[in-house]
Amino acid sequence: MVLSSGLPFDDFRALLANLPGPDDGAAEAVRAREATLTKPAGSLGRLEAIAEWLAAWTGRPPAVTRPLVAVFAGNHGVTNKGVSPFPASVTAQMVENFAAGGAAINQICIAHDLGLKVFDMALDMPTGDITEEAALDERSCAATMAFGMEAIAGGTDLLCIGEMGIGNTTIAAAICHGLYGGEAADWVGPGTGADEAGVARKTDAVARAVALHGAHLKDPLEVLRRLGGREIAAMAGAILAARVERIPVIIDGYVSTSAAAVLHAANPAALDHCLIGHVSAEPGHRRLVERLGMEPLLDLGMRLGEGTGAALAAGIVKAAAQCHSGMATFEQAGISGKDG
Ligand SMILES: Cc1cc2ncn([C@H]3O[C@H](COP(=O)(O)O)[C@@H](O)[C@H]3O)c2cc1C
Ligand SMILES: O=C(O)c1cccnc1
Repeated sequence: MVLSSGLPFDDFRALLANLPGPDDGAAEAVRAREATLTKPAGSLGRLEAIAEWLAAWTGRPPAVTRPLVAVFAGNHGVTNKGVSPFPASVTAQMVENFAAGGAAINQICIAHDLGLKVFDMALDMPTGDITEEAALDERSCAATMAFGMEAIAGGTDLLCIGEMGIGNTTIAAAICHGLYGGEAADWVGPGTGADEAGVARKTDAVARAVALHGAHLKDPLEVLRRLGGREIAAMAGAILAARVERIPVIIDGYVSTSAAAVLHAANPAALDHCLIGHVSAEPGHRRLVERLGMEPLLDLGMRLGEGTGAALAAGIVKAAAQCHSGMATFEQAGISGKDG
């Protein structure tokens, strides 16, 4: 994307107001073929809906040949407020662990045959502490979104969104509280394992951040730049670019869904090309997916991030495409239909 000479967010506002819709013809072709496959009608349940969704958002028959997990990593100034049991240095250490193949996401990618790319977003430059200032200025936020857009360009036909960033469950909670209101406590949970005092510090940080920025939070992109972070902005950009490039997306847990929620607040149709891979055990996530009106594929008590829930769900999406494209029809297999 070439940035125009206007305000940095102008291009994103224009893009969000003019999102491409689904390919109804491709979806209809899936429904027609589905009815001919060697199984009772509807017996593959949600897999059938997933096959149709893949076609609608790619404009092609369902196929997943280059699935990719993109993990964006960023650091957060709010970690100074004691919001995570782990030190911020763990973000960079985990990025090294990803590169060495030692993380959970590496193993799920091996198990499900998914590509993995990790993007280190200026880890030595934590964003502003959201309880005291905006996380990012408009120019850096827009540039980071543009980076996220470029990161996935042309490289995949199924994008799983992941993140790494110590302190970012506080950031996710602040974004949700900023977008949806309620009480700060509604959106805060233990994250990596905060104890009661840690959860109280997180709740206080979220309440203070939203109070500080409150006058500006009607605009979802302002919520993103003031309360978000680099990995959050990059994930929002990647999800948006995928829509434009006709790449279906699987969102992961609380943190990646908070980035998606910003787009949804700007345009309620913005996540129609996305599935939510799983519902995380972080309590705010269930509340958030309900607000979005979306139905996560899996509920396994996971609360890790890194794209792990999305990557697990990618196995299901791959299977849905394979069933649709590979199964024989009743006619091909010489199997009698329902009425003989
Ligand atoms: C070793 C380790 C690996 C991780 N992988 C993902 N996260 C997850 O935990 C962090 C958010 O939780 P909080 O807000 O409590 O800091 C993020 O980095 C997220 O991706 C991890 C966290 C740790 C400690
Ligand atoms: O659901 C998530 O995304 C999550 C939960 C805990 C820690 N990190 C991420």
